[in-house]
Amino acid sequence: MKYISTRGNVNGIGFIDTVLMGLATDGGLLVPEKIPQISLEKLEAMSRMSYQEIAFEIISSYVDGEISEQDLKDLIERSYSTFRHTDITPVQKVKDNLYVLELFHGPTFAFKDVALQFLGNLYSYIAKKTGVTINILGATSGDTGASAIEGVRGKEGIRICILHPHGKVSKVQELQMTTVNDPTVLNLAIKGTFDDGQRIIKEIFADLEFKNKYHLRAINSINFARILAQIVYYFYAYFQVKKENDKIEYVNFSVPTGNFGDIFAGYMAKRMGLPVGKLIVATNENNILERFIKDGVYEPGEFRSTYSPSMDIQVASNFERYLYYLLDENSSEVQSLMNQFKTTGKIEVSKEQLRLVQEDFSAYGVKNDECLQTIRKYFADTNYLLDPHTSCGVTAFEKCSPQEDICVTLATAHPAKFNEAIELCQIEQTFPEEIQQLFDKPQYLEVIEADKDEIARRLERHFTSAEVNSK
Ligand SMILES: Cc1ncc(COP(=O)(O)O)c(C=O)c1O
Ligand SMILES: N[C@@H](CCOP(=O)(O)O)C(=O)O
Repeated sequence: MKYISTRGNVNGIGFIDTVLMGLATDGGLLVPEKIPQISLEKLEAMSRMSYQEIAFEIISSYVDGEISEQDLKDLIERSYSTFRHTDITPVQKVKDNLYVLELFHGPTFAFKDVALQFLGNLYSYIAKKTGVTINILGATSGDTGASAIEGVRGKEGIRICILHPHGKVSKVQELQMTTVNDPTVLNLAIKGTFDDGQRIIKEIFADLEFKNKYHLRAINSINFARILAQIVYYFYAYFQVKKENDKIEYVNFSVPTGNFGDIFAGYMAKRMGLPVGKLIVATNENNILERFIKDGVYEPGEFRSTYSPSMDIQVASNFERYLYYLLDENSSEVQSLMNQFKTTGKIEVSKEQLRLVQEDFSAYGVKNDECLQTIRKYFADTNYLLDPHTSCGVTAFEKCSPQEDICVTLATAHPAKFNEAIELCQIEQTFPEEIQQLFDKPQYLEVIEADKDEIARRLERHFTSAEVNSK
């Protein structure tokens, strides 16, 4: 299995180099040359496997022997031993045709842990095997940051810097990231939005001299390993639902969406042969992806702060990966559309391409008040407390999934992370102990302009020393 860039100028690199490269050196995103196919017999066999065994089957088909079977099994075991639920990502039936896939049983109570526990261990493994330096640079709208820090903290030879939008993450998300007192961890609170942070880290990664000098690595879904680990739970969820509904031919998935990473993993699962019906893109009021799926026009709108702040994203990183497949793996067309996006701020696909988009996806953009209404309604009717991101997923399920279909909504975070929204619903929740204890800790962060050069200068200091930051 080799990997190539969506923009065509990186070819034939293996899995470990793909993980280390993160953003492709031509500015594109790395994808496998061929998507591995799972036969019906294999699917049948996998339906009886544990989460970890399914993870091994999927991940090994992309690693393609670059990590020995035993080492990969150990990595997977270690990564999921930190989860609080034995099923890792359990599926709960909420009502007749709606299941919720709980992805929040990892250390930081968000779906990011599923991939970032694995990626943290993978980086540590690669560092030990090859001696390469791992200096991680990431941007977060709240969840990736905490999860990435948790995935690598205390691991030998790894440093990390996370950019988050100052004042635009929930209190618990901020505490999770900034209460880590460790000289190898740097939290930069930028005066701007997540999109500013993501743009700046992409610009820094694109400066190849700087990237190579400081051995910069990615933990965002820019890194294909993130997508890979997220494919696993689509399979696991399908098998759980199929056990209870043996006549079904497919399952729809409703996915709270921001950077298009999680739902892109679902698209990959479908392309691998998983019987997926519709992939429902659930956005909040930052609805660029909803508009694209309905009209075929990809164009950022005005930034809105919502009750689901982790999805307050205008420019969705993984859209480029999807575009690559939509354009029939034609990297020069991807390159020219991405250039066009850079200059005009807009991409428009043809009617025929839009038809293809709508074969796989439907979409709904959830308004702020609808998000709270759904939380209240499901709590009252089913006693299930949705976090505001999952609430967007459930609202989109109601709008887009036909009554006769079974739909799995991805529960991407625990409601305790977003108590601001839960309180507005007049619902009282008890915080898990791991979250409650954060409120007593001091915070370590630096507020900085959303300025690439200033941030790069700060990174130089962090990635060459181990100084402790203080508030
Ligand atoms: C809780 C939560 N839900 C949903 C999303 C959206 O996922 P993606 O960016 O992969 O589309 C995010 C962040 O990205 C998140 O943190
Ligand atoms: N919602 C994310 C945004 C970053 O997305 P990623 O999947 O590319 O890491 C977050 O919580 O940071």
